Amino acid sequence: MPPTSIDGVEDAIIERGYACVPNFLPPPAVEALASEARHMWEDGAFEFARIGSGANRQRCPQVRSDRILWLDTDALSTAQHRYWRALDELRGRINRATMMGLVDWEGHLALYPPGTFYRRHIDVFANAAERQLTTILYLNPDWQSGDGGELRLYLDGSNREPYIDLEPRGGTLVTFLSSRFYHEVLPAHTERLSITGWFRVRSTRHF
Ligand SMILES: O=C(O)CCC(=O)C(=O)O
Ligand SMILES: [Fe+2]
Repeated sequence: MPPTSIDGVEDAIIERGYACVPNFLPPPAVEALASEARHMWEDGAFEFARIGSGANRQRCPQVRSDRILWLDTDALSTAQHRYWRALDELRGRINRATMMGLVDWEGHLALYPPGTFYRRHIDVFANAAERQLTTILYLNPDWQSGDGGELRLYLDGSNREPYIDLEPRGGTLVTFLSSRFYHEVLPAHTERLSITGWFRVRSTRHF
């Protein structure tokens, strides 16, 4: 897949539903996010990721074995805030081009220790569709082929071929329509860091 420049993101979303933008943030900004995240990891701030929503949330290590730390968007660090500002600009750009009505963003740090993965899934919960657009920023400046942890994106709305494998290289942003694409994180062979999040619309929850 050809990488998209930041100026081409809206068109890529409209035309194919996803975009992969290398160098969304410059290396020093990525380094700052990564080193902060590692400190928080060492402080034990991450938790085992769970799946499902509400009362159904549970740990399910055969499905996903990463560790996460939710970001409090009212108390971001300087480095996190810089990323948040870049996302907010992206949100405005996408709203103007698509009328998606994205109002806010929620997200978490994710750390995949060696051997961990996230099996094939779709990001939108059955009873709530606030999550419209998934965003993932990778924080692995030294990622090389053989390190594993590629994001496999299934392209035709099913969970079979065709798919593309996207490399989790530091500074790359991947974004896609949350309800359209099955995807999975292939087993990481070295520690893999990222910030996963979702642009949301106003609540559409139904009971
Ligand atoms: O880190 C990635 O590449 C994808 C993570 C993901 O699919 C998720 O957290 O829902
Ligand atoms: Fe996902």
